[in-house]
Amino acid sequence: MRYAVFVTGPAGAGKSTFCANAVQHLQTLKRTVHWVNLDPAADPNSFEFAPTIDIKDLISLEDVMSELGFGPNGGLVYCLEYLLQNFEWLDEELGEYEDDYLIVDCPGQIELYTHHPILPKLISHFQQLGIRVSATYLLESQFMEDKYKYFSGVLSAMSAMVNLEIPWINVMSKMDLVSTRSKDPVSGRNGLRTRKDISRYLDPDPLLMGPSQAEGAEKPLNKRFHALNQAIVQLIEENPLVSFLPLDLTNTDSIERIVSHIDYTMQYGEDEEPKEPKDLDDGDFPDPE
Ligand SMILES: Nc1nc2c(ncn2[C@@H]2O[C@H](COP(=O)(O)OP(=O)(O)OP(=O)(O)O)[C@@H](O)[C@H]2O)c(=O)[nH]1
Repeated sequence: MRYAVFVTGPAGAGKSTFCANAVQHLQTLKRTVHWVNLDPAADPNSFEFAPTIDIKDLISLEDVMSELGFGPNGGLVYCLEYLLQNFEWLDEELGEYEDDYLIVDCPGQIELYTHHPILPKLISHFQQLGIRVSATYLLESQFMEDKYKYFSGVLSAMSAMVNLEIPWINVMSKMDLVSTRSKDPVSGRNGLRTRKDISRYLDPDPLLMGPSQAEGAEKPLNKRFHALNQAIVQLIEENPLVSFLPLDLTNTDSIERIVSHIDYTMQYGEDEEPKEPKDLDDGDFPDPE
């Protein structure tokens, strides 16, 4: 069985950094793991090590922009559509290994996850190749600094989950930066956030949408804005699809925890049966002295 984790999320969420850390962690677990770069705009100098499979070997955003005159967003869509038309390249790159774990680093354009058909088509191709898939959606902890930005992040995660319809986890990345933040936007308190403050963001508390102490609870909201907030609160309450696992790369237990959640969503290793002695080749045993 082969496995592929699509690492998704907005630009700068920490996807490539997470991929590099996940690859290193899986290597320490002695898994055969490959990093697949699907971002045709990725700067090779920013990679900690070279990806095994790189869309830039097929097509790069730079070439599309200079040769076809596309802008960055149109060019990115063109590159990914080109990939869809050249699955034979991808199939050859993916090879036919049996126990591989692919970490697929996706581009940061949010529209790819929320409504574009490109990623669902690509994922469906992986599934047709017999690869078990899941997705990880990263939102950076900076989103917790502004509650409206945070809820737009929650809604985009929800929309991506609905668009892709595959096993999924959400991750709040860059948690190492949280303790250095000076102010909680909800309580208005200065100083470090408490664990309770943070947990309201990891498991979205719809009440965060209400006016904060800092704003003054008595401050009247614009009526239409208030109605929209209420509708969003209701949507999140009635569809509690999104919760976030915290990722702090300064803590090795944190990446281990995320990887074990990904394993769980893909049921990693469930089909592998323990080898009976009769199944082992002679070569599996050391020669008797
Ligand atoms: N403090 C901190 N910085 C991080 C972490 N992860 C990534 N960064 C930084 O955030 C920036 C963006 O990280 P990337 O891994 O390139 O993010 P990305 O989501 O792949 O970015 P795009 O490919 O542009 O969408 C870089 O400067 C990283 O060094 C983290 O866990 N903690």
